[in-house]
Amino acid sequence: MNIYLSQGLDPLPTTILFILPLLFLYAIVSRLRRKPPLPPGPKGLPIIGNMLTMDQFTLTNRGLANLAKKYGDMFHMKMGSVHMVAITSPEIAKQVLQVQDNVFSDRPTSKATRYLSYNRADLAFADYGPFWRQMRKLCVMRLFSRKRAESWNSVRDEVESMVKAVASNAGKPVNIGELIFTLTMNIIYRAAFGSINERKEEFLEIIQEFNKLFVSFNISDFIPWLGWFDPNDLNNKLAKARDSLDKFIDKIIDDHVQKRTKIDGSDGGTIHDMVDEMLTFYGDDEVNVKESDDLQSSIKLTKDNMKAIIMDVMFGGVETVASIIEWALAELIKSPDDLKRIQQELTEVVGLNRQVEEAHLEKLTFLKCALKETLRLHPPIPVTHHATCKHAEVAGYSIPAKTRVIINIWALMRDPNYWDDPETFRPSRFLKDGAPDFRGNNFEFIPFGSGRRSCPGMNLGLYGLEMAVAHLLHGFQWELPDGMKPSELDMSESFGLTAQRAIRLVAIPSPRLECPLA
Ligand code: HEM
Repeated sequence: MNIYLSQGLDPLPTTILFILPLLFLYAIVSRLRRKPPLPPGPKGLPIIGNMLTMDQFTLTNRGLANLAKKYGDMFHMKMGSVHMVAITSPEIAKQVLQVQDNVFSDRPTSKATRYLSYNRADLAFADYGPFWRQMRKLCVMRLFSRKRAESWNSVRDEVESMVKAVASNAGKPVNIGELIFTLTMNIIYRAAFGSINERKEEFLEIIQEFNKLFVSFNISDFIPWLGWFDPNDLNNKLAKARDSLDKFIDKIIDDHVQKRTKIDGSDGGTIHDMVDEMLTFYGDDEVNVKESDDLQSSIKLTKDNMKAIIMDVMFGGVETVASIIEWALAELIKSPDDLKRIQQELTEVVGLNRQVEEAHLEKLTFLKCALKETLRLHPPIPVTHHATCKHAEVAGYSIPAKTRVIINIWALMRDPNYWDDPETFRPSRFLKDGAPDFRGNNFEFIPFGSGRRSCPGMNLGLYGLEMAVAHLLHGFQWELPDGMKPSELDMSESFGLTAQRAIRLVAIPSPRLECPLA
């Protein structure tokens, strides 16, 4: 017999009374535990997501800034099965690069970057973790350190050679863009390999091919089950490119080993360049990295590691510095009053009877302001790419694990909430008390990034930038060719991974100093 009936109870209301609070509790708990929504963004199609609307322009700094106007400072897109989030405001950049940087410090990968970085055997493409930390220490404490005087010497020597080349072309149009690319290529080539040799051209070709392949579109990066589909013969091209690099660097490494052995008869000779430095960590087996501050005992590098790190140095250090030097000269030629003020400062600090030396740089306040303003308007890496290692929540939205996070540093350095008249080149804004600094704590001004993945080559890059611009402005007066007025100078930028000038800067130098330059 039914127990309720036997006790004279009405079964239904009692059951409801018992279950209802439980249901209510469950609803509250599950609501509390439910993940917030994804950030707003353009609606996509099944399987391909937003791929159809993403052309080459959309994923550039300007394309993403346009989308941000419609969808907000943090918006979401989907490329195949890959979540992508783009960030445009300093506040959200701070969340991602500082407050929650333990979650946002991985790097997204692609078939090309995995293959060309020897399966992420480097610093720039490695995920955040113990291996990355030791690579970072190796770069910061050894390869890019101020203590490696040879790298800084190569900046000075190569700037001097460039000044001589300009002086011997006085009165004629000089392609400044090409001149400066040669300068930064020579600086980094010498810092990495010790000397400029006849193989530089071969290396340049390899780098150019890598550059193309890094940005090549590959459908299986977004829809993995289409991995067999290779319409552009990418697999072949990747294998060829890596083979050329293998041949090139194997020979350089062998030459260095031989040279070191010749110098003192043992394998521990003098360290001249980055390859010598890395050879002190060389072990021919597996990559072997333990976490410790004693680098020498905790890192063993393979040849693949060394090759991948050399590519980081080349990609990190050549085009970035060349691009910002060229933009600085273009902005100053276009802004004659600022140029005059810098040259006046150079005359006072350095004098017209000698060239700039390292000790002068600290005193060149207005020149430094102009370089900061150039970094604000033309960051060489306009968007940086991070990835999440697990699910995160930012500004009330969900960011799934393995999301590609694009930080549009170009756009946030033009945010009108932080900058007066943000589109105008105005170096004097950095003279004001409390003007932001680029070391990574003012999120409206982060040309070198911020936090764990920020640029480890910043000091070397800044040294090259300051030395080159100071020498070119102190040594010469500059005029545009064919009677072009400064206001007519084309300032458009190319679309791509780096925000270079679309049209190379060409100008005519005339000597400014009383001492000989050539
Ligand atoms: C004006 C010059 C330079 C600028 C503006 C610049 C800017 C940057 C930026 C924005 C990042 C990415 C930060 C992020 O992902 O959040 C970066 C990373 C990096 N840069 Fe630079 N850079 C410059 C020069 C250099 C130089 C000279 C080198 C090496 C010789 C270098 C090597 C690297 C490397 C290896 C990384 C990857 C770091 C990592 O993933 O942990 N950079 N740089």
